[in-house]
Amino acid sequence: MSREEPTVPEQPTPAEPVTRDVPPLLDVDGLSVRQAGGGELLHGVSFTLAPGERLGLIGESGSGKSLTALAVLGLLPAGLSAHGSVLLAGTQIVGARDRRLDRVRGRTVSAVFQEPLTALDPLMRIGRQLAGPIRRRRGLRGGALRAAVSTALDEVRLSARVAGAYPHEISGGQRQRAALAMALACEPDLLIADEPTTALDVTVQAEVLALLNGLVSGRSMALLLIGHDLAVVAGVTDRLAVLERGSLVESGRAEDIVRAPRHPYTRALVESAEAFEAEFDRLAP
Ligand SMILES: Nc1ncnc2c1ncn2[C@@H]1O[C@H](COP(=O)(O)OP(=O)(O)OP(=O)(O)O)[C@@H](O)[C@H]1O
Repeated sequence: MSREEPTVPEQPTPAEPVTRDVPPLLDVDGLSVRQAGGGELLHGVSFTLAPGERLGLIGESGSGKSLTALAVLGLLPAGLSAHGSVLLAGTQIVGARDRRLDRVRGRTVSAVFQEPLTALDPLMRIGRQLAGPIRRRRGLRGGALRAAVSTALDEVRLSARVAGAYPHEISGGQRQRAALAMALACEPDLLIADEPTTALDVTVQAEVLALLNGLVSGRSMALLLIGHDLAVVAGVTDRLAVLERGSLVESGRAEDIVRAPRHPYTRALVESAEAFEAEFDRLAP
């Protein structure tokens, strides 16, 4: 939804961020993503995120959630270009060169993705991988660095033994915890989590999500949580933004959207989440 031209005219102004008097940490304004051939995949998306706020970005597969995240990180794949404005802690990401992006990534913002192996080096033990960002961010060495690695593992409920393991030697849930520890080791102001639990077993999903929730709120870190499951995302976020085929169709307080969705697409997402819950209750012993 562009600020000049709301897609849903009857909709009231979307809920304001929780914190009104501080500038947004992330200000996405009229963000479009285009293919080299000219086709547009994301159409003028706008939203803001205040420091410490949690925003859920939801929508079906292919609605543009990951492209939004990648554009915010300045990580769009070759052949795709971003247009509009993405201000992250005052730095313009659209059109920025790598040097400027390097200053922002891993300091202001870091990310976890659906597949933790993308973030982990298969040839390096977990402890060494974790030590890299901690050393860079906090300047620790030797025993102090080893202690900080242990603490970082402990925070994501991994035993110190995991430090000596290679990524293929631990489970998918443990790998996602390790990837989360790496993202948090940078002490970013904003964590972007793109479907962080989708590839995990249902029971492990709940554990990792609860962990993510606790760690983000404990650090007053802002969170952009991307997912297709409205019930899951709404449970962890203050506000929701709903994407449909590359356009933002609704945004507001998570509880308001779940209770009274305005846009037909959002209504369908809420109804399908409710139908799933009802089926789950019916099947549960
Ligand atoms: N590199 C690319 N080149 C061309 N089209 C792309 C590229 N990456 C994504 N797309 C297209 O852009 C649209 C949005 O993709 P995106 O990955 O953002 O969706 P998504 O909402 O994250 O979906 P999912 O939940 O399946 O990850 C889709 O139609 C997808 O096919």
